[in-house]
Amino acid sequence: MSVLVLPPANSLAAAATSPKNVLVLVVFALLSYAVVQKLNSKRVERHFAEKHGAVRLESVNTELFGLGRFLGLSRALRAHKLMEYMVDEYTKHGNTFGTTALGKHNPWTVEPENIKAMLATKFNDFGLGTRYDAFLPLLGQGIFTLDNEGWAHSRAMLRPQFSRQQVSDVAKLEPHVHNLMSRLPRSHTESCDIQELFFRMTLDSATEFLFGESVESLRLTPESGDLKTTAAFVVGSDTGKQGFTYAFNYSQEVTAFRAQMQSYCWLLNPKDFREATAIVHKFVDYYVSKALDAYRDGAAKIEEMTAGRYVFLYALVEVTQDPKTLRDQLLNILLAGRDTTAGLLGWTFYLLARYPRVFQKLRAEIIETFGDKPNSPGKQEINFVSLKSTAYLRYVLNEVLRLYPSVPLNNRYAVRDTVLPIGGGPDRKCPILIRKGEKVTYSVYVMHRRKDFFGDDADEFRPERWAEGKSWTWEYLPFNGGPRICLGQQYALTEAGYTIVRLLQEFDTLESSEAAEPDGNPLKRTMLTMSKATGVHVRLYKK
Ligand code: HEM
Repeated sequence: MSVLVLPPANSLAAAATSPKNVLVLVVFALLSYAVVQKLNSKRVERHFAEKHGAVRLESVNTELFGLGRFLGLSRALRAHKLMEYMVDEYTKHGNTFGTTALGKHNPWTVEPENIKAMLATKFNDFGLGTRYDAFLPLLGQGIFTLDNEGWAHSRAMLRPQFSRQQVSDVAKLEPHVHNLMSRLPRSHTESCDIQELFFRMTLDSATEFLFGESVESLRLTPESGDLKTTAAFVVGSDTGKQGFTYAFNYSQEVTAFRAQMQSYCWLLNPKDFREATAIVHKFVDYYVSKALDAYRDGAAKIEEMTAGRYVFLYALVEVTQDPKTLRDQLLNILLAGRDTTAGLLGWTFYLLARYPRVFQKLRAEIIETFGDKPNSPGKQEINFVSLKSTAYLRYVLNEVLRLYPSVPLNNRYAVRDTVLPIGGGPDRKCPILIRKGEKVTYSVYVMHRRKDFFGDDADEFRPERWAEGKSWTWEYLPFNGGPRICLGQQYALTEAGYTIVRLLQEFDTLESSEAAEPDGNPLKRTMLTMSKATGVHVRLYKK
């Protein structure tokens, strides 16, 4: 009979804590974890292959952690060539492919069927991922950043505020268009950056629509004071408006960088960003508390405060009286609606200046329909309905959003293991397996230029293609689709249409004052939205 002789307890403890043994244990634990993960992955892959015929996408890049690809993307972004980089990628690898970036598997797709699945038919399998954290300091909790019940509640609350009646009042746009016109040099020798003016105009009109009072940033000039000086910030005064204009632009810029850092966004939270968001919040809270006071005083006070106009905040205060909810939702809408519409207008004037034929055809239609000034006798009034039925104007807007969609690149994160319908296997027709936590990136910029959908001239600006009886559904997606489709689509198209009509009534000549790009591709600033990186410099005048 053998006798088990145990070593003394203190020598066992010493062995377990010796550095060499700890290292062995850690390596063993890590290896075991990796093996279990691998086995589990294989099991899931087998299950999805048997049940759905789904395959896993191989990564097109195999370097360690996908570092090379990450650096390539960052370089392209900094050089304002991200879109060209992506077009090249899709040309090389096909319409759906796998990538590795910073050690994570990240499928990319420009297949309408896959996008439709993420945004609509498999809506519940996908979420916004890190967007919430990136936007939290500025936007709090609102429609643009929440998922699940929080989003559904926001959407149900806000949707009625975007009915046709609310967004169709074009009269309130006229003062902002007027302010914009007063900033134009109106001469055949002087040019201006009209894109910059559109950014100001959309901030002015959006603040009026949302808060009932415009920040009138188009009136601000360097002489009105240093916008960065926040010491003089007094809400409700001109300095308050200036301070807000600067603080909102700045905090939005930092937020866009945070969004690009994804799960590392917490690393970017500098003091001046925190101060800027505090100013933005203080500014909005001022209007929120005015609206809440009016609500408590009753309907007559609200009528007095809004002068009978539709003001988003005063309508929303009837639905919720929680000041934080009101602030967050207003800021979510301001962020979603301002740069997108400015981008659309900027790209429209960029293209019209390069295509005199289109400019003249559009102007002829506008003068024929509306005359050469508002309320021209015998002509139509400029309103929601007449703008919508002005055919060539509609084609131009569709075509600008096709070539330069305001949101060119987007993504969704899988919240469970799931399947997208197409892109796998040797013929790229098999369903693909997407694992929980993976980010699927999709680019409507690239999809809108697919020749198999839009023809061999897909890269050309040709508004007439919209009159040729073809119809596109998930192939054309400037406003997204499915339950999260843009709420402000009609608002944006009305504002853009009205501004174009008024400017073309006023001016008969539009010229670009920049040299044409040698490769035909303007540099694009691609943050949350896409604008022209060097501005849109034009001469706009009457001969
Ligand atoms: C040309 C102008 C515009 C374009 C191209 C555009 C495009 C988009 C896109 C692509 C999304 C989806 C984002 C995502 O889910 O990842 C979106 C969402 C949204 N947009 Fe717009 N937008 C424009 C103007 C506006 C305006 C003017 C407003 C409001 C006044 C607005 C309000 C919203 C809101 C609230 C959402 C979030 C909807 C939700 O998640 O349920 N947008 N927009």
